[in-house]
Amino acid sequence: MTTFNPPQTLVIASRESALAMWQAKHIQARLQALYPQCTVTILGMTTTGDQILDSPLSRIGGKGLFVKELENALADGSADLAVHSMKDVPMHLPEGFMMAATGEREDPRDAFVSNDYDALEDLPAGSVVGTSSLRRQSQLQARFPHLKIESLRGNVQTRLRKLDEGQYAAIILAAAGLIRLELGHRIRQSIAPQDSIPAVGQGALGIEINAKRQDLLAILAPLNHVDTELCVLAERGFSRALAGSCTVPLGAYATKQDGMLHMTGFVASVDGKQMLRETVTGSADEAEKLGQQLAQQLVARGADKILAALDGVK
Ligand SMILES: NCc1[nH]cc(CCC(=O)O)c1CC(=O)O
Repeated sequence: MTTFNPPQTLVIASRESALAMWQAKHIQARLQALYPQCTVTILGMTTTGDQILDSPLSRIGGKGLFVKELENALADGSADLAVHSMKDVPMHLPEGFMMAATGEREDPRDAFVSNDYDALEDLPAGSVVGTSSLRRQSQLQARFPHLKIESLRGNVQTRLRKLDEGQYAAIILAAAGLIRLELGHRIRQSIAPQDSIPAVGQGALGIEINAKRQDLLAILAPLNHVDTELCVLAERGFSRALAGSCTVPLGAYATKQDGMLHMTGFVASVDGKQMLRETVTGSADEAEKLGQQLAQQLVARGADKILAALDGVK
């Protein structure tokens, strides 16, 4: 089978939130099963993104905040790999780091969670919906301009607690996080991807390494889920072409069938009044290019103007 010697130890760097730890433990168990002689441990770390909870991510600088400390551990050798939600991985990794594998995607949808209502459609005018994602906000406001969106940050448990305390009629969060934490029963409605186009990479896990550690590529290869990898490559190609991050209302979702990728992407104003959407289909061999093509289709219709106008309102 394997023609190389796995190392004696592998250290996984992870954020300390329950979801991050679930993901790290999942990868730990997979590695431990693949390499029973190797000792696989988890190094838990708090990131800046976990500490600053009172500002929307779009104000404090976005995704990089959740991965930088983990990258420091990869750089100084205190960890061999870092496990991330792909959604939190910046579009451009800093020099010296690389993604080594993409884990199979969990449910990619956004989830509607409420104690009083079964579905978004049931919310009366003026209801307060909690989300800090501009992507969710713009798509919600486009469909339901009568709802009021208020900021909601914190880890999954914190967000559920804030809902339960009565500050919101409902909240929207990723189905994947709830399912992984065995909180899937809190989902009242899974929102179809065409109604709330997911974040680039939503539901997928990413494994990052120090680029100097090419020895790890073969060791981590069995964790890669090729179909997920290709879909996420296409989605990230789209976001990168639009200079996207979680600080802009955009999203893209790709699926793969018979070697072909089908992808839908959108760019919107925060209030959802301007909303551009396109779909594209093409060979999975050119995943990233397909994402770029989708971005170009949107730019041809004025997406760059929507994005430029955002700088004033964020
Ligand atoms: N932004 C935080 C974050 N990063 C990944 C997930 C969910 C799990 C995933 O998408 O893989 C979440 C929580 C959420 O958006 O509700």
